Amino acid sequence: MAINQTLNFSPGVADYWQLGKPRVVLVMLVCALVGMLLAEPQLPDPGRMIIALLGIGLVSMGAAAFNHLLDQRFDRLMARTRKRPLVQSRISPWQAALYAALLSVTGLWLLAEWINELTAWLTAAALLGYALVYTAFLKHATPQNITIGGLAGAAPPLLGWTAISGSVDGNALLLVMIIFAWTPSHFWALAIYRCEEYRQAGVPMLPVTHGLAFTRLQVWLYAWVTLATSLLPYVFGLSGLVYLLLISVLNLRWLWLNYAVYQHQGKKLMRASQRAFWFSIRYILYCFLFLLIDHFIAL
Ligand code: HEM
Ligand SMILES: CC(C)=CCC/C(C)=C/CC/C(C)=C/COP(=O)(O)OP(=O)(O)O
Repeated sequence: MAINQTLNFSPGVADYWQLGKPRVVLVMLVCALVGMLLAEPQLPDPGRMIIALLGIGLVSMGAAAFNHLLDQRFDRLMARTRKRPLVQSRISPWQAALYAALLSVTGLWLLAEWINELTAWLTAAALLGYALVYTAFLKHATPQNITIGGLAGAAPPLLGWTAISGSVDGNALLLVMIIFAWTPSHFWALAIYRCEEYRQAGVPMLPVTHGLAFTRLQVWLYAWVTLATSLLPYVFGLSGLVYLLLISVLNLRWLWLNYAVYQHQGKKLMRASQRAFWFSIRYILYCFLFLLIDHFIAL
């Protein structure tokens, strides 16, 4: 009876939607959109932007679904991920695999056919980087998993840029570097307050392997690396004084919250790391919004 029940998969739309990590992908699409809008002085063709966003979004959601598929046995062991559709047997592994493949292939086809081959190849590399290199290897092999794996998550502004310009530009790489530098503070803040879950699941995240004190220091140091990287668009002339002013104010809050992570221990540390994690998402969104505001003011 129990076996029949677990085999009787009847996923709803919400389950498939959840497999694609829609909120993470939405923020990535904002970053990709900013990459598109900064690629040229004039406004890009809206149709082209919509197809490119659709392509990048579908592949990103496909990558996220592969991540759910490959990580089921770890997701089962953590409170944060225990309710996921595959863990709860609302979706079968075959349904998830088919869905992930369908999204990825459709997205890549859209990019190759309607945008350009370069963007399709780079998006395919990000897909492999996240779904295979990060999820299947790095995540379970080394506490530096996210510093290396973060490159895939940092790709969207470059993908947006190449979708419009057709070539890799140094300025696009600056935008990639911002997300790349931001990822460790973003993730390790979460890893601090989820440390025990990662330990139980046997995932070698930094606070598990090197302890809370070392991770707190890394969060704080990477906050400074993020700050320095966030100034590069101004230093290299991609953005002007408006961006510099806005990002400086944001950086003050960023430093303050990450310093709290560095400074506190015990219950206060748990609260500080939660606040820093949720602020990190606003940080990356505002940073890209400021780049856009500056770009349009300068025109
Ligand atoms: C390898 C790189 C990354 C890792 C390891 C990582 C890790 C995580 C984790 C574990 C969560 C789940 C938090 C929870 O369930 O409570 C999360 C949430 C989130 N991340 Fe990241 N992240 C990475 C890169 C990114 C990137 C590049 C972006 C966007 C540009 C991003 C945006 C978000 C957002 C928006 C959420 C909130 C999702 C929600 O509320 O459902 N992350 N991240
Ligand atoms: C084409 C392209 C741009 C691909 C990138 C796709 C993508 C959705 C990256 C997300 C990064 C992320 C949330 C990592 C956390 O994974 P985790 O497995 O450590 O977190 P979890 O435990 O919540 O699953």
